[in-house]
Amino acid sequence: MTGLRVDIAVRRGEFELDAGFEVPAGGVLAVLGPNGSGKSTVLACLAGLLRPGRGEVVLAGRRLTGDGVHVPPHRRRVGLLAQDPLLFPHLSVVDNVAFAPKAKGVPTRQAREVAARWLSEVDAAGLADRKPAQLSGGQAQRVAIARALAGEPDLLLLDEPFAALDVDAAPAIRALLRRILRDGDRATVLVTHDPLDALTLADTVLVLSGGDVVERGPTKEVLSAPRTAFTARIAGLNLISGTAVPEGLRAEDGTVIAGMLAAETVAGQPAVAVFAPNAVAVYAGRAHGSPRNTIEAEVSALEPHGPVVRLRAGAFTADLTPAAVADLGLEPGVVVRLAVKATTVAVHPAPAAVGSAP
Ligand SMILES: Nc1ncnc2c1ncn2[C@@H]1O[C@H](COP(=O)(O)OP(=O)(O)OP(=O)(O)O)[C@@H](O)[C@H]1O
Repeated sequence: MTGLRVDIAVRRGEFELDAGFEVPAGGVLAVLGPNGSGKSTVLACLAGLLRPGRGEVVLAGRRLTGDGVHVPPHRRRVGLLAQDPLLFPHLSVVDNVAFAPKAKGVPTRQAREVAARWLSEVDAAGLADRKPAQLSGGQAQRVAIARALAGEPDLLLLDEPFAALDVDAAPAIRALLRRILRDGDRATVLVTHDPLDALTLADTVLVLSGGDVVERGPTKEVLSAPRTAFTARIAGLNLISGTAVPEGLRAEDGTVIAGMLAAETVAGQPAVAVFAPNAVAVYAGRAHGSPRNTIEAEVSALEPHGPVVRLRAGAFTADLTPAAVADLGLEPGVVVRLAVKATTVAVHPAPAAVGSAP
């Protein structure tokens, strides 16, 4: 079989992880979960840094763990991209990237050619002769991506790849990964706290809680119909699926939601419009005509949410101040208009759904 098959149990002190999943070749699985739920433990088992007490890890038909086998990290054909780029400070950028093919025995000159190819793939060809200290955070992360891929891994592990980047650098790296992760037969496992990463990069998600798998399935399904409090919280986003159009998204019911098309969103292709509850303005009463980006819905619930009140109406959530709830006389059953500014709506390509793991 190609791709990755995992069924492992591991104990760390009081903590026990028990997880099974598959990632097909070319597929991307996002692993989500609260702090201490076992995400890093999963990555450590896949990377070969931790030996599970029971179970197996099979990658591209090779048994890495199980039946008395435990292949060491450097022979697994697994690439790791951590939060921090972790480049070798004394090596130039091109030699950092050439390190992986050289470690596999490729002669220096050819390894540099492979490195140059990957640097241009990540739009960093111009940085080849620099030292890591001369790179910005975003540039260093591009180089780290090239280095992780230059070893031609069968499995790429991404550990919160945007966490250490500033907000300006993250979108470009996200777009780069979107482009690169689909190529080839490599399987990818992404650990993230950010539902947007899962929505834009992963076909399927796995949610861990206390070492157990509590949800799994196609990303959009899991995040749009959360079954656990954690998933509901991380998915505390409004999400409308439909088809990308030049001005935003045409929802399945035909309504057009004006929004900002994220990089690589192609009109006519399946897409999702995502916006936060605090980007929604709520007005009492029914709409007159059909004003732009206004949706009419009946309030189904009002719940305290930190300092604000989270209103649920139809498929949407909005955050209001308690004073606004009182002013507008909001209560379950009341019909309201929800308006969302086009500049706060991000339209992303919908990840292609692959079948859920067993
Ligand atoms: N070396 C260790 N020895 C004993 N227990 C450990 C060790 N490393 C982690 N643990 C425990 O294993 C559990 C899972 O930790 P893990 O780091 O996998 O969680 P995580 O989901 O990655 O968390 P975070 O989001 O905070 O990184 C935690 O209860 C943690 O305390």
